[in-house]
Amino acid sequence: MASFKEIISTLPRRKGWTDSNNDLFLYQGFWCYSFFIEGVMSAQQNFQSQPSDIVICSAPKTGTTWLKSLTFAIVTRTTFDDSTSPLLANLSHDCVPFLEVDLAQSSTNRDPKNPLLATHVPYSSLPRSIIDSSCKIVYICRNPKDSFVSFYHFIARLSASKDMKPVALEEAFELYCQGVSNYGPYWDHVLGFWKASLDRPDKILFLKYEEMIEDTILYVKKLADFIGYPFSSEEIKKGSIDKIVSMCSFENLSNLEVNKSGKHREGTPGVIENKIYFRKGKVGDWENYLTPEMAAQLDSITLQKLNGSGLTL
Ligand SMILES: Nc1ncnc2c1ncn2[C@@H]1O[C@H](COP(=O)(O)OS(=O)(=O)O)[C@@H](OP(=O)(O)O)[C@H]1O
Repeated sequence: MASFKEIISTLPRRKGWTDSNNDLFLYQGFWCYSFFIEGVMSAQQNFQSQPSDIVICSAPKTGTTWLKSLTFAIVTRTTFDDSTSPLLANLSHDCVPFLEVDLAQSSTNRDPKNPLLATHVPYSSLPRSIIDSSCKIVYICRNPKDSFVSFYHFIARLSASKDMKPVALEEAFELYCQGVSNYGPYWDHVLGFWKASLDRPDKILFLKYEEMIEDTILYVKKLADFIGYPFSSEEIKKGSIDKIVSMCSFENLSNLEVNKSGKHREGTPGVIENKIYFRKGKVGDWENYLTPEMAAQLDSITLQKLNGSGLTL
């Protein structure tokens, strides 16, 4: 049987967002770096979901780090509080295993007390057992203009720490518009989960970054209800939701020592500084980077792609 590497070498490929030899490959309709595709293939073969699992799904740069923190804080709130939480000493990516990296080989090396896992895999490529089991999926999406700008800065900051050069913003923008971004096309990613959430509202909670920024308390409550960890009225009276919201706020997390000077290993290409997961955490920062023409181009792609879906971004 052909190895994963052999299969990947036959896939369509495009230059990635840096000058280094790091192509994106088209696997099952989405673009991805080869390291992650190997993990996805392996997880598709090996991963066995449990009914108690809570799977945090997202395209990159849409609020994953934040959603992982909030969900972890909700699930662990009877064990830890806002002065003892592991989130104060660890990046949330190190509190929630990443399917295509940490769980790709086997689903048995999990902490039985932690029902959370996360993935960037599109809905249609998730391991079958995640779709078929009664586990819950929580998905977050974000406006494509902010998501692109966030992505570009992440690659630029990652490149700076690794002696690579990012492509120019205009070139990355063209690739993004063509759908060529890690786990892209972005719109297909969002639509996959959107349609599935309409078909299976009890299984998939569909969240928007902008709405969560607008009313975080409301969405933390909804999230807790959905994943089966509802806040009691006693907890609400004691301000438990507010404490989680402020512990997981951009201001708090980005100022923790671990997130200012710590490092995190996402597998490839090696160590990543935690601080690059925190940039501004704002809605509408695209205005500072995109020309009106670029913004109009992305808006028009978004309108066209989402046409008839009932979803707006
Ligand atoms: N706590 C909190 N609250 C609000 N926003 C936050 C938070 N933590 C990270 N961020 C912002 O999320 C953006 C990074 O996206 P992801 O976390 O999805 O990145 S990743 O896919 O996990 O690599 C990136 O957005 P930009 O600032 O626009 O680049 C981060 O700053």
